[in-house]
Amino acid sequence: MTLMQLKNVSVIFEDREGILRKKKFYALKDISLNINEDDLITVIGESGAGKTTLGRIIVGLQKPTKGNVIYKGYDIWKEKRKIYSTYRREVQLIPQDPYSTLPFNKTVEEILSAPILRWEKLSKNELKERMIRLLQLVKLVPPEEFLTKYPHQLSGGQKQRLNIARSLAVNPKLVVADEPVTMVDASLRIGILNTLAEIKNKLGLSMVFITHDIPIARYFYHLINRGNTIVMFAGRIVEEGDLEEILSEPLHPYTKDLIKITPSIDNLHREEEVKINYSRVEKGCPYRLRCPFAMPICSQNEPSLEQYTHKVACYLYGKKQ
Ligand SMILES: Nc1ncnc2c1ncn2[C@@H]1O[C@H](COP(=O)(O)OP(=O)(O)OP(=O)(O)O)[C@@H](O)[C@H]1O
Repeated sequence: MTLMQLKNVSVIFEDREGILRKKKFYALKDISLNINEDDLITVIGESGAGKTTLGRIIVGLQKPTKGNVIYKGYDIWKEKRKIYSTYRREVQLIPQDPYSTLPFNKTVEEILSAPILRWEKLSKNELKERMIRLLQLVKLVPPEEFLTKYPHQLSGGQKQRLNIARSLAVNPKLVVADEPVTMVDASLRIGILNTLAEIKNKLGLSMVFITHDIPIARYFYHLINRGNTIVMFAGRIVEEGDLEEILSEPLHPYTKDLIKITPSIDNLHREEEVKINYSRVEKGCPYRLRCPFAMPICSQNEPSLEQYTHKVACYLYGKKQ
């Protein structure tokens, strides 16, 4: 069953140029996406591709400039009734940074009980049981020992596990994990990904998994054993399909480039990146500026996402307009 749909969502921001001039650009352009119950959707792309903005749109922290965000059939920015609060509860974010998102002056018990009590009336015992279950779920054990700790008494990996527990505290149906292991020590990443996958499978959650790292995307995909992937560039979806299919038969020149420089896309065109901000390209396909296959049409129009072997937005495939 479809849980959430994004329909032609665009987000336009402004850059300040000097004191008075502002210039608009698309942080997201014409994004359509279906998220079903129990789905895994992996979002891949380099820095500035719009991944975090997409995550913020899904959890309702960012209002689209254009387009619709539909949850359980209701447009959440038009519908102000009960469905809006249901949506805000059922769709949660696991933020990237475990260090700055946890309040330093609150104990684990206070951090976990706040979101639960915002939505539910529980007795003291019920609340404690719920928190213990949550800590067990994210493998902060023995849970009783963690309840009285402050964030500064936890390691980076434990902080991120607490972040995950906090997102799960209100029994969400859909979780957006925005680079959940990027800021965690490399040696702890696999453990956290394993826990996240175990939780997703156990609770039947839908998950949007955002990463700039193909090996991490691939590792997580194989833990879940299925899942759709979108490849983003300059606020656009340039390729969409099953992750293994995309990796074995990439279509878009950008995806091919990404795969070539795996294991890490951190250095992708970093020097060039300083000069070109692709989401600010106003006409045509933004990728044409570094695409070895660019044709005249690419600077005139922007290709739409079309079905080929899987979906791709590139004039190299299908009809040329
Ligand atoms: N509030 C904002 N105001 C203006 N521009 C913004 C805002 N938030 C993001 N941007 C810009 O929108 C574009 C997309 O940013 P976003 O953070 O979504 O990308 P990303 O793929 O998540 O990259 P990163 O991994 O570096 O966070 C970038 O050019 C960014 O500078």
